[in-house]
Amino acid sequence: MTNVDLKKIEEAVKMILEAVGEDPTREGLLDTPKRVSKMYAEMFEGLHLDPKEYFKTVFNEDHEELVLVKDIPFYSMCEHHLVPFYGKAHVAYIPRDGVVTGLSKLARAVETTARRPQLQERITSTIADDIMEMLNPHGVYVVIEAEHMCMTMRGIKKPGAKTITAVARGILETDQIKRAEILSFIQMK
Ligand SMILES: Nc1nc2c(ncn2[C@@H]2O[C@H](COP(=O)(O)OP(=O)(O)OP(=O)(O)O)[C@@H](O)[C@H]2O)c(=O)[nH]1
Ligand SMILES: [Zn+2]
Repeated sequence: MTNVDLKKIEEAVKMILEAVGEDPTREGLLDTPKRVSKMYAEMFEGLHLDPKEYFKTVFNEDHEELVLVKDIPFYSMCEHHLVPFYGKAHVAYIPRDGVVTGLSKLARAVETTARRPQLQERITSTIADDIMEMLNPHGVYVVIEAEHMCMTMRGIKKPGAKTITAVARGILETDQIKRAEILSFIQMK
């Protein structure tokens, strides 16, 4: 959080409150700019972290078969409206040459990548590309399902509408049978 200008966020929040017709000096709002600045520092901390770093934790294990961590919850902020979108990420890869990473590192990469002003597509492809670059696996398949508050509480107002994005890399780009198997595991309760 060292690179975040908390004072600037506080000033900006005060200005927004004034601009919408609120009184930022009334008791209930006095600490709001400070709270929001700390919240933004947390929600955007991924801007100051490199998710690729997590994949430097690797183990040598002779497993050139599927690894899937599914139902990883995440919260992100739509870069168009700065309102949340949230859902679940499913991350699958097929290791090569005995290079496997810690399971929690897949979830950490999802969290860090999500904690930026984002597009769902970009979160999906960033995770897939980072795994390809760092672990050099046979293939990667990342699937994300999310609900966007900018489509729920404003604008088109369609609560319940879900967006699915999927990115395949390596052999999973062409191996439809393997992709179908991964999707069936994702759907399993
Ligand atoms: N592709 C993509 N679009 C997104 C994402 N999050 C929000 N959007 C869309 O970004 C678009 C921005 O469209 P604009 O027309 O510039 O903004 P707007 O007038 O507020 O759009 P409406 O939401 O249709 O009212 C909207 O269609 C949003 O639904 C995302 O993760 N990926
Ligand atoms: Zn939006």
